Amino acid sequence: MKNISLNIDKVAGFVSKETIAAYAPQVKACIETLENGTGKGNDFLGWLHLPSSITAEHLTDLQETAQVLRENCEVVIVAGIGGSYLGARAIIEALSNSFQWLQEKKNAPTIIYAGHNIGEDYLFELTEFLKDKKFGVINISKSGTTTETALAFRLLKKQCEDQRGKEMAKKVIVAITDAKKGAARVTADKEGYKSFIIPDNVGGRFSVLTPVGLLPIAVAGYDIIKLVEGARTMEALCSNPDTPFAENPAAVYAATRNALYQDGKKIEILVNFQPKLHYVSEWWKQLYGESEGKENKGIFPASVDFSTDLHSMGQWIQEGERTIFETVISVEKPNHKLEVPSDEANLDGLNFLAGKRVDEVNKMAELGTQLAHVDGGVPNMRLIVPELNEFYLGEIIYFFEIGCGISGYILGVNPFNQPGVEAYKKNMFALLNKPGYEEESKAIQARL
Ligand SMILES: O=P(O)(O)OC[C@H]1O[C@H](O)[C@H](O)[C@@H](O)[C@@H]1O
Repeated sequence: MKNISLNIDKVAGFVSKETIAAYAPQVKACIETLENGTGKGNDFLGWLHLPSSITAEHLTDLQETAQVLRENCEVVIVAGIGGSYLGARAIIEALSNSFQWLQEKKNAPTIIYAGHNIGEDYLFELTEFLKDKKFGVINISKSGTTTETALAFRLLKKQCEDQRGKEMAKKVIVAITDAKKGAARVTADKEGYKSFIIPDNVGGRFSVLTPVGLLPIAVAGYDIIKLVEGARTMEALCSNPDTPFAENPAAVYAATRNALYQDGKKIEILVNFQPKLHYVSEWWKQLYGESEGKENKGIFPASVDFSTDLHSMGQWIQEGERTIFETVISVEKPNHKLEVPSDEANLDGLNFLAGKRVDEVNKMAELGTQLAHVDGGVPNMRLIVPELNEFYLGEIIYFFEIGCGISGYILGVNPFNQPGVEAYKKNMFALLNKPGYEEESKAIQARL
């Protein structure tokens, strides 16, 4: 069976293969540091061997819980923010029919996301939509205290209980949170919800292979066993310090992006040519942004969906400031076949494409873009994915996770904390006069 692979040929004109290969000893040392747990943030390494440590019983428990939600709900709300929703959304959207929620016949509950914003209209419209729906909620928060998620859950819990009764609500509300602390844990225990634990040593952005991602993915009807299998395959290959550098795609990825960063490429753009991958990019942005953006350092992770954004951001990428590089997620084989029809009148002049698959056109757009961008001064890496299924998405998850751990250690930061995220929260609580923030409230009012 093929695996995902990384092609860095189109980086060679910017940093040489030798420069990248010279990172090999450092990369090996970083993998050993991860493996031995001797580096910064070593209390958050639970993700490193997570795939191989997931038991069959755990997966069965998740599938059985998913089944309860599938049988009792038309709609399931995944309430969470950041690492507590992006991984699930990335995988579900990558695997779903693009028009899933418009389908009349459904084989799984419609998944809707909440708790990731504080938009009053969003929440109002959601509660309106749910009024005549049999819905359930997966309430996900590692800390159990995140304002956005707690606020949405307060609304959804009440509505679910009012609409479906306390007993049914108990059945269709599931909590995924810390083992002991946080409001989500207190509520789950008090109300008797089924709950799953987010291990202490797995940070939010590395948690997609815990129940945080696995339960919503199973509810949506996707094969979590295959997903974990894919991640295990990459774990075996990429977390082993003895895998030769050139055969470890995560090692090569981490080395290449750091070599480019040293060469002045401060922005990495994750590119896809399949709109279903939009949320894979969103997940990736949190993974790399929160892990590396600290101590006034770090590559800025950006993303585009091509060819859509070639008609908006394409100009900037082709001719703007030369501080960017691209990493393209290139899916080799689409899951469906669609040919361009021939047309006798040929008014649109597209008969030269007649009989070709739409994907052939897409692939030429991809190749043409790569060549144009490289010509324009944009180094280009390609992560080649044989097809979009659970197995390869599992490989992608682990590849990017360990690539991030290695890359953060090369950069010299702690890739597993996110101290900067607290600054806005502190100000918001002070402005809202949250109990316990009296001093901060006074200080912030004086600044306004
Ligand atoms: O799971 P939670 O504790 O609710 O956290 C959700 C998210 O928000 C935090 O502020 C962090 O910046 C993220 O790393 C985290 O994934």
